[in-house]
Amino acid sequence: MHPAIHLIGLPTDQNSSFERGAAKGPAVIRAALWSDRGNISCESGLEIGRDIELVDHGDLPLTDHDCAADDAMIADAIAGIMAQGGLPLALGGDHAVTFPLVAAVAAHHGPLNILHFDAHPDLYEDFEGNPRSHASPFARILEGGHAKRLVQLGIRTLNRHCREQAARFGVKIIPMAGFNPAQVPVLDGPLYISIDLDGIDPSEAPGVSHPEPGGLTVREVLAVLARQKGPLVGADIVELNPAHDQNAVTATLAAKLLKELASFSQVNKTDF
Ligand SMILES: NC(=[NH2+])NCCC[C@H](N)C(=O)O
Ligand SMILES: [Mn+2]
Ligand SMILES: [Mn+2]
Repeated sequence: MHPAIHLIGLPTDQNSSFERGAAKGPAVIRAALWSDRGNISCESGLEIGRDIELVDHGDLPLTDHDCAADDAMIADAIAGIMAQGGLPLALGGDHAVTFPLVAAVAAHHGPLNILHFDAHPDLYEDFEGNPRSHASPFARILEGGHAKRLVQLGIRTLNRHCREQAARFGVKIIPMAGFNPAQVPVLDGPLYISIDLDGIDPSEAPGVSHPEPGGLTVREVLAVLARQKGPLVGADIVELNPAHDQNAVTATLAAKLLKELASFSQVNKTDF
């Protein structure tokens, strides 16, 4: 039996650096998902609702100023989804949400294989004095023992500190120079996928707070996803900033990735 996809919105950008705006992401991603401009089919031909069960929990009533309280609320919500045998698919919000998300999924499945798409490694010990910064979630995840393996791709802003952090934690970073989807390891389960939309090139994903030229194409992201073995036990799509979007193309991309993650979780995957 394939798991139902449990959608949950996390409208928070309290841990964003440089600028806020990602808290508005969940609402516009849902609007794009159900817009008549498109339809609800995946590239596999599966359709959300007809072939793939989708349970939408709406947005969590996060405080967006009390990080500890919000982390606890996220942990409780994910534990509830896991208890039902569901597959949590979270909509950010900034990337700080991935720490409590991964910790809650790992509490159920044990340490995870994580595939992380991003322009940024998000491995800072702390950023601007904030250890829960959206630039630090993977340092917290690795310190907490929640990952068996972390593979990062799309990374193109790696500074000395984050290179040292990656070496410290044994993170595999696939270089963007000469990138080919076949270079990305095939991960088995329990697999968690985290997509920061700024990992995709700004020409295809302008609606982000930290656009970085020279990113992944959408087609490359889908090619990497198709190669993965799984099973998928959780995922998130984060860092959409609607203030910078153009014709809702980034929101539409987030909705497309939501559908393709849902499809991936159902197609020829062993139960988890
Ligand atoms: N995950 C992020 N968006 N990090 C924000 C970038 C932090 C800092 N400006 C850098 O380029 O390293
Ligand atoms: Mn990023
Ligand atoms: Mn990120």
